[in-house]
Amino acid sequence: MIGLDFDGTLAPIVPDPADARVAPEAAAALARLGALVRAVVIVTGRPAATAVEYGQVAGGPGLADVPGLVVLGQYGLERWEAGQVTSPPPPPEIDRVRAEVPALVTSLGFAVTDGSVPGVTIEDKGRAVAVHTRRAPDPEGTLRALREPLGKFAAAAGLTVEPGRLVLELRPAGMDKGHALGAFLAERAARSVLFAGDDLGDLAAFEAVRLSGLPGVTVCSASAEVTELARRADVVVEGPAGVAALLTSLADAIPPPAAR
Ligand SMILES: O=P(O)(O)OC[C@H]1O[C@H](O[C@H]2O[C@H](CO)[C@@H](O)[C@H](O)[C@H]2O)[C@H](O)[C@@H](O)[C@@H]1O
Repeated sequence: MIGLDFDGTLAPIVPDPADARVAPEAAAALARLGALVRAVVIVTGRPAATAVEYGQVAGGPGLADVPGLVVLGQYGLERWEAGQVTSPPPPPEIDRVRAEVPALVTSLGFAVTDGSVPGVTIEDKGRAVAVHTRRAPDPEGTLRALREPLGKFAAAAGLTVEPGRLVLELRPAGMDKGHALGAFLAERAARSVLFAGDDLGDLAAFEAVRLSGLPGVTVCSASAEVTELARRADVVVEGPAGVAALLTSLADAIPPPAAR
């Protein structure tokens, strides 16, 4: 079974989250792998349908063309399969904090913008609110300054903060990529697993690979922004281009079912 993160693993990191797109080489390799392995699953912080939408490729196979693809979105709360999304009702806590987050960020001395001018940007994901600092004048410093107050604010609202690449996401607790991947491995009676990711949220999936007891490989899509993953991975490749090359090599190496 092959499991993959989306941003920073299948899609190169870009300043505006709405501009992220899957690397065409990765989508083409996955379209082949879907017919060669038991399952291909994407486990992402994105809404599941967004990952599929941003996985479209003009003139070539996109994620929706990967045979049997499952996308576990919002850290496992949502599931996209065969064009249908299933998900629990939206958490009421998010409705409450959505309106208050911009005012909190502003009260801490940081401008909230729509991205057209430098500042903190806010991504409303329906089931989570992501506070991005990539387009702030001091991305790292802003992230550091926001971490504690946003953490307290989230805790008071009954939410958790998921730290990522220049982002702090307020989201419901109780689900993570490890739970999501572990349950999927069991559901599909996986016999082996490879999981590739780039960010701190992917460490839980790495742990799920180890806890599964299956023959497994963890792959780090390396970046200068997150160095911890490389230390915890079995294999390190250079960002989404490296992941695409690895997936292509796998598709080349795995014999078709009829030849086994
Ligand atoms: O689990 P993932 O698939 O890695 O998604 C995690 C979050 O990724 C997105 O943010 C990151 O990518 C953006 C686009 O390259 C980048 O601008 C941002 O700085 C990164 O943090 C996405 O916007 C979030 O909703 C995802 O949860």
